[in-house]
Amino acid sequence: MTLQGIADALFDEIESRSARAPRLSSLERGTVTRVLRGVAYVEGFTEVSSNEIIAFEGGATGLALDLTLKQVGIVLLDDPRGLRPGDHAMRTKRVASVPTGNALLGRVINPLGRPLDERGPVATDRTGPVERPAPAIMERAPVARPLQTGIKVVDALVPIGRGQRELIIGDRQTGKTAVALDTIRNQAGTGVVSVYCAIGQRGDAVARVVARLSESGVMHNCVVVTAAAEEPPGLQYIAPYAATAIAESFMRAGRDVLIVYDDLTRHARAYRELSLLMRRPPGREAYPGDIFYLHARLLERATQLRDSAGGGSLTALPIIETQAQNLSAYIPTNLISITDGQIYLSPTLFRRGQLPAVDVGRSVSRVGGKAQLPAFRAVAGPLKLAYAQFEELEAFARFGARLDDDSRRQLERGRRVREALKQNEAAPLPVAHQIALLLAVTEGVFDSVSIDGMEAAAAHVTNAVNATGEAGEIAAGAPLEGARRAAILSAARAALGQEV
Ligand SMILES: Nc1ncnc2c1ncn2[C@@H]1O[C@H](COP(=O)(O)OP(=O)(O)OP(=O)(O)O)[C@@H](O)[C@H]1O
Repeated sequence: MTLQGIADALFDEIESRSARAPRLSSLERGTVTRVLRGVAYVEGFTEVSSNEIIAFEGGATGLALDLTLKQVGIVLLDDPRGLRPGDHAMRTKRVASVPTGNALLGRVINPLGRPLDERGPVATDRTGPVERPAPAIMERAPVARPLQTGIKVVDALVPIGRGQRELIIGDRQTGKTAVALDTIRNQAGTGVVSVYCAIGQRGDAVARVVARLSESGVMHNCVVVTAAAEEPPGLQYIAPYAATAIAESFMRAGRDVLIVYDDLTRHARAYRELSLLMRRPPGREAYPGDIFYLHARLLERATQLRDSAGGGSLTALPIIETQAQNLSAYIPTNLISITDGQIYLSPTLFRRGQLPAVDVGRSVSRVGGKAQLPAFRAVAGPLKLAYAQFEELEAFARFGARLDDDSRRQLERGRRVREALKQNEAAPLPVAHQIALLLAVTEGVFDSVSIDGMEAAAAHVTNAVNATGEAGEIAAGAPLEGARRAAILSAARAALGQEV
C-alpha cells in the first residue's frame, strides 16, 4: 500500500467512527460545588462561554470567568442569597450586558443596569455587551479638538483633547474627584455626554457626587454607574466595562462623551481579590499576571472616531490613588504607560492651599497640546517656560541667596502667575477668560498688584476683556495675533487703572 493509500484508509476509518459515535449533548445545568466570598465553583457544564451569565437556584447571578475542563469559576454579581454546594446553576447563553441609549441620561444605575435612583426601571429596550473589542485603527482619527475642563492650570498646561486618555493621579484627599467633577460641570451646554463610574466607593460619597452634579445643573446630561464598596467584587470588576459600553453607545451615535473612572485602584483590588479566590498565581504586589490587560483593554476603547465611523469621541479620565506619593508602584506605573498623560495632584500643594493642587512639573499631556486652541497655545508656551524657571528660582531663593533685580522681578511675577492659577472648586472659567487672564499675568499686567489683591484684580480683568468682544472670537478659534493681543492687554491694563 502506498503512503497516500494508508493516509486515505486512516481518514476513512476516522470518519466512519466519528459518524457512529454518540453525539454529546451539551449539558445546560451544573451543580455548585464550592461557594467562597464572591466566587462560586460549578461542575457539570459541558459548554460555557467566557463571560456568560450563569443563573443560580434562588435568583443570584454570576459571570463565568475561570473555565477549566473540570469546573467553572463563577464570579458572583449579586448577593449569593444563601447559595450552597449542591444547588443548581443554569446557563443563560447571554453575555453580561447593560441598557444603552438616551433613556439613561440623568440616571444612577448599577453595572447591570438596575436603577438605584428610585425613578423606576430604565425605559429602553436597547442593550450592549459589557465587554467589546476596542475600535479598529482604521476607525480612528487623531485627537484634534480640545475638551475644556474650565480649570486654568489644566487647560493651559496639561490640555486634554477629545478622544484622549488622561490619568488623574495623587494621594488620598488631594482633589482628584474635584478635578473630574469640574470637568463634567464644564461640559454644560457643549453637548458632551458625561459618564461617571464609581468603583468601590462608599454609598454616601456617590450620593454626594450625584447631589453636586444635580446642583450644578448637569445631571440631565450624565449617567452615573456605581458598584459600591459593599457590593460583591464581581460587580465592581465589571463596573468600568459596563460604564464604557454605555459611553460607547453615545459615541457610536456620533456624540462626544467624557467618562470618569473613580477609581481604578479599587478596581484593580477587586480583581486581585477575585483572582486570589480563583487561585490564579499571584505576581507583583499579589496582582495576577493579566492586571495590565485588565486596564489596557478598558482604556483602549477611548478614542476619536473618523467621520466615516460617525465622528464621535470618548475621552477617558481614569483616577488612581497613590500611597505616600509613590508613582512607581505597580498599578500607577501600568496606568501611566497606558494613558496619554497624567495630571498629578500633590499633597504638599494641597496643604499649602495651592488649589487645584496640580504639580505642573510632574504632569504631562502627550496629545492634548495639538488640540489646544491656537490662541491658548500662544499663551501656554511662554507661560510653561516662565513657570518652570520661576519654580527653579524659588527653590534657589529659599537658601537665602542674594538675587539681582531681574531675578527678583521674575520671582515676583512667578508668584502672581501661581496665584492666577488658583481656582475654587465648582468655578469653571470659560476658555477665552483663561487666555486673557494668563496672557495679562505673563505680560506683567499684575506686577503692581499685591498677592492678596490678585483674586479681585483677576475678576476685573476678565470682566473688562469680556466687554471687548474679543472673547467670543478667541473661543471660536481666532489666533492671538498682534491687534487682538494688544486689545486684550490694553483692556486688562485699563481695568486695573494702569496707563494704556
Ligand atoms: N480647587 C479646590 N478648591 C477648594 N477645595 C477643593 C478644591 N479641590 C478639592 N477641594 C476639596 O478638597 C477635598 C478633597 O477633594 P476630593 O474629594 O476631590 O479628593 P480626592 O483625592 O478625590 O479624595 P479621595 O481620596 O477621598 O477620593 C474636598 O473637600 C474638596 O471639596
